Amino acid sequence: MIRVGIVGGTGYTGVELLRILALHDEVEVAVVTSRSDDGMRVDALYPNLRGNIDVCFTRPDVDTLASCDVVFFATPNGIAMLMAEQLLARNVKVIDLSADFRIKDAVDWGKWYGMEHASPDLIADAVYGLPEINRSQIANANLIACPGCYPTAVQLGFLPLIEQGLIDSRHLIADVKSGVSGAGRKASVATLMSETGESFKAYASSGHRHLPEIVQGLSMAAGKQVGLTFVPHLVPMIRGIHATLYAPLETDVTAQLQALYEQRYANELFVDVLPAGVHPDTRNVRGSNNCQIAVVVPQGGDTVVVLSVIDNLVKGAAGQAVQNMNLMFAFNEKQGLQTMALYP
Ligand SMILES: NC(=O)C1=CN([C@@H]2O[C@H](COP(=O)(O)OP(=O)(O)OC[C@H]3O[C@@H](n4cnc5c(N)ncnc54)[C@H](OP(=O)(O)O)[C@@H]3O)[C@@H](O)[C@H]2O)C=CC1
Ligand SMILES: CC(=O)N[C@@H](CCC(=O)OP(=O)(O)O)C(=O)O
Repeated sequence: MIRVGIVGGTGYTGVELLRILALHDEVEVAVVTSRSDDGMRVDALYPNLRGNIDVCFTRPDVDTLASCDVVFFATPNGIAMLMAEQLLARNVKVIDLSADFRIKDAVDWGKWYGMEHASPDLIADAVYGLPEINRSQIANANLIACPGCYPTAVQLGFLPLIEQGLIDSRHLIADVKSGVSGAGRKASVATLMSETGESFKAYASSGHRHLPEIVQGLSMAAGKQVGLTFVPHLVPMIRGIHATLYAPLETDVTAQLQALYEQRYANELFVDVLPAGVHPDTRNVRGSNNCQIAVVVPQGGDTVVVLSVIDNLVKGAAGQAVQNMNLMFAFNEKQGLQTMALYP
């Protein structure tokens, strides 16, 4: 058994970590932090955890967290970078769900995230926690930068085409929809049901902070700089991301695309290439760590369309973070993650 700490246990990704880790055979959830609910039993705030999580929230404190083997940061951007170095120095592995260590260029990170990076020297040590491209590096890492929710759906969708050089990677388009839990649990007018229900809109169309992260990942896979237009949308559902991806085909490979996707992900436990003609649906991954993908070339044209769905809180955050932990500690990669989507 390893001892696990969670910084930010009251938020949506924090409670999702708790839901997954409560049923994980190899871990004891030892420390869960919250500044606002310090002292309260975790299962009093989240009664769905009763009988499975037996700790109280404590304030985030390096000495308490240092008693753990691994600490997850489920905190807003800018927090993990203040504490990671001290924990790593005390032999605690760190898995950051926020964006602090995702972008390799600290100056670029500062531009997109609106603050100066507090631990720029650590960025090079962080492994980008997308197991489908970095499995062996993750296994040897002490610091993981978990991908963002949009970047997970978009990169998994484009990767097979990019890696094989089948598309004009200067002209990628990602039209992506997210449920409102992507914005976190903190109260805001924009995520009130009366603001989001019965309506649907794009946001950050001139440049969302996930753009540099997706471009960085896809450019590494392509071996050259890719060009991407990324427009996120907020849709009136709680969980789920649906990415509709477009790219110009360089050659007519339509007949081989289904097999290409099936082969690329044949050994991936959490990427499911759907049979030809089936459309992915966010409800079929809700609560699970799966990414479901379909690939199609409409009307035999020269534009390939990829449809990629995940649950933003699971494969887009907490599930992927636990998948990374399983790899880092040589546990079964599926441990704790074998939940199927609820239906309906
Ligand atoms: N929601 C999603 O779908 C996804 C989120 N992420 C990322 O994961 C991280 C967490 O997101 P989410 O769970 O939605 O956020 P929430 O806003 O729901 O929760 C944030 C948590 O962090 C704690 N917190 C806030 N400020 C601090 C601080 N200064 N020091 C320590 N703890 C703090 C809060 O508790 P308290 O204030 O009581 O201490 C709370 O528990 C973010 O970086 C987000 O970008 C990544 C992928 C998907
Ligand atoms: C629907 C919604 O608001 N989504 C969030 C993205 C979520 C996220 O977690 O982004 P980071 O981890 O990079 O902060 C947003 O667009 O800000």
